[in-house]
Amino acid sequence: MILEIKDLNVTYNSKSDNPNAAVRGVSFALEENSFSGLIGESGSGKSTVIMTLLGLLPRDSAASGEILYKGRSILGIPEDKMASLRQREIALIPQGALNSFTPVMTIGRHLREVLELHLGLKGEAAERRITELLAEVELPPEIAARYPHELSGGQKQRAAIAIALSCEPKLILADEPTTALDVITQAAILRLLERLRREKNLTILLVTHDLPLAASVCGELFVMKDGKLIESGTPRQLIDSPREAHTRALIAAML
Ligand SMILES: Nc1ncnc2c1ncn2[C@@H]1O[C@H](COP(=O)(O)OP(=O)(O)OP(=O)(O)O)[C@@H](O)[C@H]1O
Repeated sequence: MILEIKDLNVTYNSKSDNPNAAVRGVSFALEENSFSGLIGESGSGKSTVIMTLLGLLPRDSAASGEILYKGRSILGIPEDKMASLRQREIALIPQGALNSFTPVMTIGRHLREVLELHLGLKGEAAERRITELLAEVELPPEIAARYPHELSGGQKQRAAIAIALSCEPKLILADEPTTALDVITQAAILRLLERLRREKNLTILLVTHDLPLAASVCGELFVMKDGKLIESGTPRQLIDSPREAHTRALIAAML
């Protein structure tokens, strides 16, 4: 297992009069090189799980339980250690990546800044790596000279994936990476992630409210509701014999 989450509890505003227990007793594990889906409606706690994994919870929140990355406990480790893990091991494709580019910076400059900041790459070496990264996400090298508004939604999402890949992570957390894209582009982005998983030996956790979408690419699905993990299994198991009414409702969207 590359990642094991055991009995995770996360509470926002933990010291206030109205704490919000956003994640309650969640346990699941990811096998190395797997493509899994964390599914649930809006507010079910999916983003909270991944923000906890990345050590990016707000200060006034409290988390308990255990998170093991490659067997090492990472919940609550010091920020400098977590920051290096975020750069080198676990990468996030953030929700709303399509809008996360600075409008006045070309895609090449975005990539250049990330490569210099995290890897100390500059000049020719950085330019070579940018061309390589763009090719990995099936974008032509000319894209580097373009501004975000000069890219289609699908191209922007590919550029966001290139940024996530820049430090050669092992685990990718993809938070709603295809929302706001048309279905054909959605499918192309998922195919790209799947190819990258195979070729680069990545582990991918797809976070989405869209069970049919996740079922089309994931080997295993974890279904959350109201902060709890209510069901897990292969897409076939969940579709053929869902145990929970909520899972059935999510599946109904497929028909
Ligand atoms: N920074 C925060 N401070 C306080 N409460 C928060 C914060 N972020 C999320 N919450 C609350 O935690 C609960 C879970 O939210 P979360 O964003 O994890 O759900 P989600 O399943 O990822 O939803 P979505 O698909 O809409 O992103 C919700 O009740 C939400 O209002």
